[in-house]
Amino acid sequence: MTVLNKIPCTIVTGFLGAGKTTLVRHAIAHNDGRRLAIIVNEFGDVGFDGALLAECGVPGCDAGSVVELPNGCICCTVADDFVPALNTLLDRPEPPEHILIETSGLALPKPLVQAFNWPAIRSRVTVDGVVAVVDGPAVAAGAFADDPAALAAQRAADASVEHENPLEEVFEDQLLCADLVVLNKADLLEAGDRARVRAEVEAHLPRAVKVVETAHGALDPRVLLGLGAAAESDLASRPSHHEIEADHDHDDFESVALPVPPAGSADDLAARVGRAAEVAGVLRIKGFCAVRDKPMRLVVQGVGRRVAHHYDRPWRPGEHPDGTLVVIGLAGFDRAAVAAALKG
Ligand SMILES: Nc1nc2c(ncn2[C@@H]2O[C@H](COP(=O)(O)OP(=O)(O)OP(=O)(O)O)[C@@H](O)[C@H]2O)c(=O)[nH]1
Repeated sequence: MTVLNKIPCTIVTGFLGAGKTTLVRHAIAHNDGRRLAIIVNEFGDVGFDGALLAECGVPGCDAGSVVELPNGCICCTVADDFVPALNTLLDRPEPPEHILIETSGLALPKPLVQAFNWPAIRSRVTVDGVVAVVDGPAVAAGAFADDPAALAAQRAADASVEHENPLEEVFEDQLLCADLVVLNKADLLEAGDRARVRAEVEAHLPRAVKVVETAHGALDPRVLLGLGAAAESDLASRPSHHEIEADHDHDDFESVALPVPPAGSADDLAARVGRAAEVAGVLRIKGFCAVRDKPMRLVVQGVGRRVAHHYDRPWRPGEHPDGTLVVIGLAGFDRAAVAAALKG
């Protein structure tokens, strides 16, 4: 079959907790009837974002339109996971009109863009745009900044060291590939920090790329979708730290899924998560939990040291009201300390 029109795909990248799922959900809720499909990738092997999207109650956002790819980074499992998932969507009797791909917060977007040149898919899809979601307050707090003094000390000890801050490297790779930058969490940015954060983001951009500010990912889908970048044909203008590594890995980071028994109250649980978030190297805590005598499921979201929670839906008949939190951090973070903090 000759495919005349390629189906546009938008790659949503951005560091852990920047607001990718929030942006995708907003786009689905405000999409003008276009048939969308969503591919969601998680770093850990417990799916959370996919469940959150599939059950968010927004029309068009259901299990049928959300494909979850947990267990690793999409950029490393392109052949095994991503291409087959994409082909399955394209082979549907009514294929999607636009596909949103939410990468894990640690994924490097360029290998994914490169995959669109694979013979198996290149005649059927195109990368409409790479959208990098940036956590404004995290940039303001210097989370991704290189520390030249620390780097010099590390290089003195080990000449092969290129970067002392793996967060900076991932953050930069995501910006280097972007066709649009969404500077999110503007509601949490001090007025005085706005220009500084924007300047820092722009300093990482290799070419003229639009930067838009948002709160809660509230971006008009007409801005988000339809960029027409054909990014897979424009790889040369998207440099990457990992250009020369045929097979990069993510061993600067690791994740663990910890069971959490029902808590006495949501606030008690949030306080425990807050203490776990203070353990050195912890970057992200997220999952579903149970509160005793509450029939509702509690969504827990920790980004850096900020913890939020809300009840999203009743526990279903037969569902065991128990919790699991996924904790992602720098390799070697103290899992026992995190588990102890969560236990209370
Ligand atoms: N105050 C504020 N909170 C936000 C905003 N955007 C997202 N959040 C919150 O930040 C947390 C993380 O948001 P997500 O959308 O799950 O972030 P993500 O990038 O998908 O996270 P990962 O997939 O784990 O990398 C949630 O608690 C969101 O409600 C925003 O603009 N302002």
